[in-house]
Amino acid sequence: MATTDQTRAESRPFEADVSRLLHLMVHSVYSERDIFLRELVANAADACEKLRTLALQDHALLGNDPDLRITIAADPDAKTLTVADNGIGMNRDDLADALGTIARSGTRAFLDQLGEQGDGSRLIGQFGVGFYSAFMVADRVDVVTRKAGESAAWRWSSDGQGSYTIEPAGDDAPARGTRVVLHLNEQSQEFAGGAAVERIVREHGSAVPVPIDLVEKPGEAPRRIADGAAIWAKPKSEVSEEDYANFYQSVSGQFDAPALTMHWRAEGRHEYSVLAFVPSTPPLALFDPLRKGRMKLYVRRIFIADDIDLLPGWMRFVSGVVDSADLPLNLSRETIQESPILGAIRKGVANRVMSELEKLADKEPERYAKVWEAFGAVIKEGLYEDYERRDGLFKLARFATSAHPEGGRSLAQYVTDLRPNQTAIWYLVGDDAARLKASPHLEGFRARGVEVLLLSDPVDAFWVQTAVGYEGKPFRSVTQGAADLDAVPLAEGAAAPAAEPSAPVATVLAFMKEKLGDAVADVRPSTRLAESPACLVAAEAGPDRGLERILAAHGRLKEASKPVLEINPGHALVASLAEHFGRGERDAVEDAAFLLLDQARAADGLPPADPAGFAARLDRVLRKALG
Ligand SMILES: Nc1ncnc2c1ncn2[C@@H]1O[C@H](COP(=O)(O)OP(=O)(O)OP(=O)(O)O)[C@@H](O)[C@H]1O
Repeated sequence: MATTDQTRAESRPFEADVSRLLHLMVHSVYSERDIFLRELVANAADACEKLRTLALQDHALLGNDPDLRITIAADPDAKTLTVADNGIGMNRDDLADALGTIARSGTRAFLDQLGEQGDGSRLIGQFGVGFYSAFMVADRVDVVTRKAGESAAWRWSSDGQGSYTIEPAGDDAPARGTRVVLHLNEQSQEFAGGAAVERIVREHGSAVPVPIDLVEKPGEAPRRIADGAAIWAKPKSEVSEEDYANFYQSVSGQFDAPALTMHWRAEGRHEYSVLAFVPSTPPLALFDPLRKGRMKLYVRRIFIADDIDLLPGWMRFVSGVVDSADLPLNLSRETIQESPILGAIRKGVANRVMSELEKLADKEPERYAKVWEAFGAVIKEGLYEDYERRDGLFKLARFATSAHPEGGRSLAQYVTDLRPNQTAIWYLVGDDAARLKASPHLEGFRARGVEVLLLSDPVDAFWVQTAVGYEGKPFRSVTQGAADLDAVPLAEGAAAPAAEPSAPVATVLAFMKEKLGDAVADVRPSTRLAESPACLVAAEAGPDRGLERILAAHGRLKEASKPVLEINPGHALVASLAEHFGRGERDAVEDAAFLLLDQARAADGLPPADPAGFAARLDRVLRKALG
């Protein structure tokens, strides 16, 4: 580890991930090279905001230069572009930590994706390997910096080829803050001109809360090209769609347009402004449990933190800013987290986001459908975790069902279309949407016109277990216990399922149960099947089978409970088995019993329980059938 009293120049290798990233940056062609400037401006703005926050405790840090700003200077002759700030700056250790490593979760996965994609500009912006994107346009980058309150200044320099140097900086170092000098490569000379810089700042950087000055040529006076006014503090009427879109891109790191923009000011007991967005495409690593939220907390325009939980976990796709007028500025992060004011803000913001989503669902169902498509799987986590908002979430949820496999059904629609005597909301859980649609479990429900929710997101198996019901109707799994469908009248044209099994069928079922032994809890006649001969269900008190499989996949299930094999007593195959059994062909019926069990497992997406036994039985049956 370097220490600040080292004064000699030192060359160090980049961490392996950084080298790999730089290699990709230098050797791939990225269409959106402009983002390098957005990233450098964002870093400079962060540095200014960090200093502004520290200066609240220690005003001396601002010295005689209290106006925080970013200065971008072009030099067409020297072919350089410089981004400077008078923010917090870095000392030697900071430099080595910040500009030699990538301290972010998911880096490896990101690099793999980046390597596979022809054009990874969008990924880069989202992942926030910000600084390193400078090497898309520069063949050497110098960072000269002095930390606020310290006397030493440092120069970091690299050509992006595997190592960097750090040495004490000369007299030209900034009095405070950081200067990043890009020595532009052959293909990037346009960025040494003021026009290109101004265009990019307008497109990507105009919303940063620090003013930006441009120096077009050495010796020219700086000209202000962005005012640094906080967009969220402006009245709605003064903000254009374009401003919103730019700001959205800068807070979310995304390149799409927001699907929903929410801008309001809360007054009353607590005063705060919120500008928040729902993206139109899912952000990278949405399901990464370590993913940082994208909501920034400000107090009276001063940046406080971007990693405080301002929204419930299931709203983690929302990005934006909350600016409180009431939180004291001098609180530590821990005290802020626990402050009752923040508690009230959290609740207010989450409720408002929720009601905005409800409004969109009501008024503009097509736009809402897109939001659901992108984030439904995350929103459903709320059904499990966010008990307080569960009723509202039931209004937001949309489902694929047996009657509407294309999706988009609300629970309100489901209960409006309940069949006579239908007392439950039926569902089928699994991990594969296509298989759910084709499941034999649905046959008896179809015959009676009963709609079944098809739940194929991992979180589904969890919330259905804890949800009491919707409008007085409990949720019930079609794979659990005996489906009491008898009271629901048959749909028009549907054949009546076999009533009681005949005596020979009952006898063969008893034989099958004896032979299947430990593999099943029971073998019994079914009323839920129409076309298929058999299916597996959970015993009456047993857990849902889909849930069991998901728990097993996460290593959270010690022992699976035994399933019940349900047999369709009206099926021709079953009738024929009864006949063969009557003729004493016990071995053939035993083979059939095991094959039916494996067939039912296959319909649930499971492999045969005993592959060798399965192969031997299938072989015997095929030989016999083929003579
Ligand atoms: N102008 C600057 N002033 C002070 N520190 C800086 C500056 N630029 C970069 N840094 C430091 O370098 C680190 C790495 O920057 P980089 O842009 O690669 O990622 P990041 O800013 O941390 O991530 P994100 O882009 O997601 O916010 C920053 O966290 C910061 O500590």
